[in-house]
Amino acid sequence: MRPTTEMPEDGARRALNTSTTQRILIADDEPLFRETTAEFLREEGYECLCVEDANDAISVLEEHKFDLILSDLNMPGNLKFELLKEGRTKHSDVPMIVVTGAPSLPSAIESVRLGVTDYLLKPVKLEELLTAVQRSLSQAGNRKAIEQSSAPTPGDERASADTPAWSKDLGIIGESPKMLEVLEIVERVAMSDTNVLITGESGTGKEVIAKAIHCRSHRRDNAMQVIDCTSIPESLFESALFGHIKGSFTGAVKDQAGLLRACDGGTAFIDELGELPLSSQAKLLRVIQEQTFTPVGDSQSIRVDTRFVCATNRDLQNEVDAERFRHDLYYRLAVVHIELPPLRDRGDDVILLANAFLQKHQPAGVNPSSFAYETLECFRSYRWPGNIRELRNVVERSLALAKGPVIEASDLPKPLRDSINETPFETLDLAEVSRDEALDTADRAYLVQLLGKHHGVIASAARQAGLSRQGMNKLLKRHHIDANDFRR
Ligand SMILES: Nc1ncnc2c1ncn2[C@@H]1O[C@H](COP(=O)(O)OP(=O)(O)OP(=O)(O)O)[C@@H](O)[C@H]1O
Repeated sequence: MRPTTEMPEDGARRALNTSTTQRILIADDEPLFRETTAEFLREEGYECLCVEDANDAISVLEEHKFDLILSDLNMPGNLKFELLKEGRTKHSDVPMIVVTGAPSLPSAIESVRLGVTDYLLKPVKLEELLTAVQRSLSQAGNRKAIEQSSAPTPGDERASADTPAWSKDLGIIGESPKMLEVLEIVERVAMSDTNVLITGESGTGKEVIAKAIHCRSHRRDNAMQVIDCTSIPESLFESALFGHIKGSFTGAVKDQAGLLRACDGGTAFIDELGELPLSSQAKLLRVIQEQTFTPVGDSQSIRVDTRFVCATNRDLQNEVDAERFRHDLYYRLAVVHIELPPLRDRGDDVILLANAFLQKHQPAGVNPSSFAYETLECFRSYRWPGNIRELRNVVERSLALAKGPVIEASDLPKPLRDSINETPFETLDLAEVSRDEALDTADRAYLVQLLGKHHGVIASAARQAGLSRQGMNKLLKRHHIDANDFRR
């Protein structure tokens, strides 16, 4: 190991071996960053050892016990995240924070996969760094305490190796490989303070996953505040988020705290992020960068400690390319991106979900209902444009319509009954069908996606399609599409 200039004067090894204060390993090839960070953290009462590349850091870790690793990404010996991999495999109880001057989405995702508790960007404010250090150390302490108090005892009933027990506790249903992958990312990312972007079609469970991230995080005792971008008019965005003081504008009849203050210490769930107008995007970016904001009409700024989890069913990268969404905001919010698969790609999760909804909506005091085999086949073959929300509505409705305890395919809405014999649009051999049939299939696919985007609101879907409300209703009727299946 090459000696480093920043070791404590009496020799890092000796000092580190005998001290009882918390010890931080700083690995960074920028001398100025190493020196200023170490000096600052020492003043805060930590012991620091600095190294300038990943190989040195790995050797030092073999000989000394550390409480935290502060790691650069682009430094010698770290081309393939060697230091984070070493930390994850051999020192999994030591929290790791990345501080990088060359951030990128892939490196952020890989860092989170490798278990970092924070991913900070240079230049980092020293107070921000200190908060991250304190938080990581306290989480690691809590984790150790929990592990000690819940050490397995013989005969302990454990959750299955695949589905985490916590997801069942939160009412999340899904055992398909794609959902297990999502749950694993939730598990890894929850304890860090990284911002997360959740994408997926309407009704795939984006809010459910956002809640899971909140409930699995150290913020769970504080609020998760839902901020729905479609329900806040552009002109009121600032006041809704940051609050206002009485008299600051016409209609401000009393002081209002704003949504962000309600989730101080908690999570802000920004839903329908893709609908946020550009002017509001600039305001949101500022608060994310600075974690401070000023209520409308006030001169005092307020500091909040909030994690941002956002959701959209739009392709935000496309929106960025089309300059409708700020790339710097996208970059800040999509540090980790979770893509929820549509229900049709989750295999037999559809059956698990249908049975769960059946149980839930079953009226008390009657014989329990079940699904006929053909009904389950319809569930499997239907494309579920409204995803899990649509499935829930279908189960609830067919339960009410069923004449006996068995829900038959004839109790299902027509598109579901037809789905067994239907050729999905993308596999339709256009040369083999009539022009009318091809156009009809395309028309149906268009309407389904349009209603998904507009959450079943016929007026706005009609506006986008250039149709009157009546015209849209007629079309929906012809295709046996029920707009309610897309409502939230
Ligand atoms: N994995 C799941 N297990 C059980 N219920 C689920 C699951 N995912 C979603 N749901 C249920 O499906 C419905 C829709 O979920 P949610 O509102 O989270 O979807 P969304 O993707 O946020 O929808 P939108 O894009 O319209 O906002 C809710 O009733 C939710 O409880």
